Amino acid sequence: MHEVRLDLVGSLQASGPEFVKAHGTENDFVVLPDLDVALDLSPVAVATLCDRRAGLGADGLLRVARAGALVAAGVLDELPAAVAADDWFMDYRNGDGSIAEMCGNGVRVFAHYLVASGLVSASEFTVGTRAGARPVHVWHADGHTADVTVEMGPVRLTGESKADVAGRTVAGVVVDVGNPHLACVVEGLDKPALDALVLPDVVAVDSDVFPAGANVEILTPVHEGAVDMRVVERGVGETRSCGTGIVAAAAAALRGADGAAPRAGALTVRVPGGVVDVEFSDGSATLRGPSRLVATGRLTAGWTTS
Ligand SMILES: N[C@@H](CCC[C@H](N)C(=O)O)C(=O)O
Repeated sequence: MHEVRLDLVGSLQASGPEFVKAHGTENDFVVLPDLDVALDLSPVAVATLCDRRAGLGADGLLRVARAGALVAAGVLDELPAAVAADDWFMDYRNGDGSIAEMCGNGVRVFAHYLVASGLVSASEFTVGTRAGARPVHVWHADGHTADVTVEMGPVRLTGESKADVAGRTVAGVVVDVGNPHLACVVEGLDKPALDALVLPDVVAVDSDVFPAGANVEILTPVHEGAVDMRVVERGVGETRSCGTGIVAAAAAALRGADGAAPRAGALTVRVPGGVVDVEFSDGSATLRGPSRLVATGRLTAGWTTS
């Protein structure tokens, strides 16, 4: 009995990497600092860690490393547009282990982690993503909360498409925010009706329009400068918030008569996990909202298996 206990203590001491559990408007993430890019983030390992029963549970995973180190380790083929080798890079993975180009809530949480951990001491800096560089402004950050604005870059509205959601066919706008979205403004939909929708884990989208799949947002029309939105994320299922989806939804809700993204304008987007503000200027968007660091800990040495 005594020896078994000693073995257990020994094996916990030789345990695996540090993690932080965090969320942005309840879109939750496991943050894994991996400055030497030593971790093998296989899809199975990521999916296991993000599983809400077999793992820590999260919508996605954010590996923290410098962009140059990820290129040297072969995780990235090359530096994405406007990303410097020295920039901190958000290596984002969806909860099913797939890789996505961008995550708007993730960038806020990532910036918060960098400041709270002391890796960055400035309030303005650039976060690298697979969709390119995303400048951030950290208005406030402590060990638990932060308020962060992310420059989300150009938002492109490239057409229209449809999907079957909750027993009806909904029409939406095809939006590129670095990752693909179908943003559906449903005429006559109010918050109680939105809340009552039974959304599936996966929404089938037109594969000719979205060869790599899409995130699907369902939202009310604009009322008093705000909309209510729910989202089914590619590679995750329904989440309580999605930053890129919020920007896509705002672009669809505010689009001009020419069908293009708004050149200027602002919108508050309410999601099940909170409230986020979007502003358009010159066809590019900013996203401002909260981040919360919830817990820190260590994975066990066998964390990559269920
Ligand atoms: N939750 C994210 C989006 C994450 C990526 C998405 N599921 C995809 O596959 O494109 C956000 O806050 O933007």
